Amino acid sequence: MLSVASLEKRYGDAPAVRGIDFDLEPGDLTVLIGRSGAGKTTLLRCLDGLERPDSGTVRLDGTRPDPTDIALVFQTGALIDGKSALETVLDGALGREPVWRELLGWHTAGEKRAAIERLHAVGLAGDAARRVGDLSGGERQRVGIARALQQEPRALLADEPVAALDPATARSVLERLAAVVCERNLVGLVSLHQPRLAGGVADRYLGLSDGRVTLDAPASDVDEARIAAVYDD
Ligand SMILES: Nc1ncnc2c1ncn2[C@@H]1O[C@H](COP(=O)(O)OP(=O)(O)OP(=O)(O)O)[C@@H](O)[C@H]1O
Repeated sequence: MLSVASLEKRYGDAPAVRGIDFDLEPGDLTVLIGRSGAGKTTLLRCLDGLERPDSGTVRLDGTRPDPTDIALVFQTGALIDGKSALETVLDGALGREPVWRELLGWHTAGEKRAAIERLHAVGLAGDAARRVGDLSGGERQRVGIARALQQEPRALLADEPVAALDPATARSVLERLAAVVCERNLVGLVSLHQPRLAGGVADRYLGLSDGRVTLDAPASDVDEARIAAVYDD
C-alpha cells in the first residue's frame, strides 16, 4: 500500500500541496483530477522523489520507498527519437544495473527478455526494433509505460500521459495502464486533464483543489456531480 501522510510542498511562500493524506491499494488504478494548478504534478513529483516535500511522509508497505520502487511516466513520454523501442525499454533498468553496463549499452539476456515481455504487455511486441521517432503518439506512450515497468517498480505513476492523444488512442493507452497495474498488482496513480476518459478504467478517484484532497473515493461512489465539485471548489 502507498501511504501519504501530511504531505506539504511550497514553492517560495506559496503552498502547492498541503495536508495531503491518502492510502492507495496495489492493483487499483487511481485517477488524479483537479484544475490546472491544483497541485497534481507537484504531488506526483513528490511521490516519485523528483521533488523533496517540505514535510510529510511517503511510505510503501510501511517503509520509505527505494528510488526504483516508484516509476513516473511523463506526458510526452520523455523518449529519445533515435533509440529503438527495445533500447528505450532497457533504459528503464537504469539504477538497477551497473553504471558501466548502462554507459556501454550492454544488457544481460535476462534484461532483454524482460524488456520484450514488457513491450508485449503494452501490445508492442512486434515493434521492438522500430525507432521511437517513427512511432505514433499512443505507441510512444506505451513504450514509456513499458520502460517504467522495466524499472520493476511497486508503484506506477503517470502525469497526464494521454493529454496529447486523440480520445480513442487515449482510452486505449489508459486501458493498457489499468491492465498492467491490475495484472502486476502495482499501485497505480495517473493524473488526467479530461476526467471523462477515466470512466470504466478508474478504480478510484483522488481529487485535488488548491493543493488539498477534496475527493478520495472508489469509482463506484463517484458520479459526475462529485467530479464537477472538484473543479468548482
Ligand atoms: N517549479 C515551480 N516553481 C514555482 N511554482 C511552481 C513550480 N511548479 C509548480 N508551481 C506552482 O505550484 C502550483 C501547483 O502546480 P502543479 O503543476 O502541481 O499543478 P497541476 O495540477 O499539475 O497543474 P496542470 O494541470 O496545469 O499541470 C501552481 O500554483 C504552480 O504555479
